[in-house]
Amino acid sequence: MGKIYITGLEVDTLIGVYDWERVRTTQLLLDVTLDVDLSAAMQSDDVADTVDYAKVAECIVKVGEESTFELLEAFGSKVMDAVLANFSVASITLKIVKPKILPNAQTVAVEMRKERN
Ligand SMILES: Nc1nc2c(c(=O)[nH]1)N=C([C@H](O)[C@@H](O)CO)CN2
Repeated sequence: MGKIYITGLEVDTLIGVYDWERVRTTQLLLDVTLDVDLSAAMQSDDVADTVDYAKVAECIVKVGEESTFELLEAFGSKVMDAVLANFSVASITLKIVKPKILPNAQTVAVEMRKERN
């Protein structure tokens, strides 16, 4: 097993509980950690033998474009389901950062994890 990381992935999505958050998209920053078997690619030097992190990032950005959740938790669940459904990963840990949303904090964030059943 190994890990693949994507950090600070910029994802624009319609998200938020309040009316003022639902009139335009908000930029979220996502940190993604994937548990992946890297052994084949370590031998072959072929991207076809691993999880292509560019394709994972593309998949996550698309989920953001297509969703309209209120809570970071619900959005995160959809992102993790999409990654588990489309890529050969054993588990995913996802941290979602929402910058500049509280007047007295730089960021808020939630972190969650799902494993393949
Ligand atoms: N646990 C959470 N708490 C809150 C969320 C959230 O997504 N998860 N969202 C909000 C509002 O949308 C926030 O962006 C502005 O206060 C509040 N609390």
